[in-house]
Amino acid sequence: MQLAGWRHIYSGKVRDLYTPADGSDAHLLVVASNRVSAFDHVLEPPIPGKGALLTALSNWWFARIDLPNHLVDDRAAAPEVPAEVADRAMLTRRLEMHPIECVVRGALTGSGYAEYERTGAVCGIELPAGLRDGDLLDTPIYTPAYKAPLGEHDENITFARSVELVGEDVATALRDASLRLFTAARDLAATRGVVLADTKFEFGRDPLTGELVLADEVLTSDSSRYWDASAYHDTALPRQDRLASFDKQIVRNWLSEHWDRTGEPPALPERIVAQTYERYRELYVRLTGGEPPYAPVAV
Ligand SMILES: CCOC(=O)Cn1cc(-c2ncnc(N)c2C#N)cn1
Repeated sequence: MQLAGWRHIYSGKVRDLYTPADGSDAHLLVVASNRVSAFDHVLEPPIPGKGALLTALSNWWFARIDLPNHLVDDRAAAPEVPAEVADRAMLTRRLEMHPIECVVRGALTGSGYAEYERTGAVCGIELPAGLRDGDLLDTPIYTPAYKAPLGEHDENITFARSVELVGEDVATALRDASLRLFTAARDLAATRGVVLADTKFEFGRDPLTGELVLADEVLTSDSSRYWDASAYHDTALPRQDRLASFDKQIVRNWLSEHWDRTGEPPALPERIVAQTYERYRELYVRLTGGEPPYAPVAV
């Protein structure tokens, strides 16, 4: 997407990165698209309102986190944010990003559970035997990944490896901040009947001040797994309903019934698009207690 005053430099599955077109390098624009991905595929059509809702959720969490973050408050000194993306863009100060995906797990699932099944540990952290997919851990674990080149899968690493990559002081600061932030967010979500199962933070170094800065998106349902607490604790439910990700379960269930996982997935029907937006909206309302900034035309 062309944005006046900005040059597109990278597209992830669901977000796009821009640098100022004038060649200045103090800022970056992170734009959340309405794209939704599942089973490692970007799906069609986009979900109207998703980008704005997740940007608002990220901003809501940033405002409650007592760490410096990359959001730019003083917009006078920065290139203008184009109106067409204003509700789903983050104007940020450019950081020297640490190449570590700071993943914290309060429950064992996904790639963490797969590694546990193979080795009995995750990122070198030995876990008790007999854990099942989705089990809550007694205490959250920090399971970093090395940020692979853009677009490739990240590689789970041990804390010791993260020390080799970024040094003892930064590795320790990343781990301690990530565990502290996860625990606080998990406890807040629990009061809203939501299980925060895991999340991924990214940090960078401010080249001007040298301080550690929280970057990327925070605690959105793209960077985190959120489950409905009442479903999660209803052990009579089948696993896939207990561990249903708040936002993507409708899409995953529909794809499971309409796609054999070969080739490109079929386009989502309008009713699935509308139901999925409603799930994003329900998560936002549950967590924040407010309405999201955008409601697509009801279909
Ligand atoms: C497509 C989106 O990709 C990413 O968000 C990952 N990423 C973040 C940066 C970054 N780089 C310097 N300064 C920043 N403030 C940021 C941020 N956020 C680069 N890639």
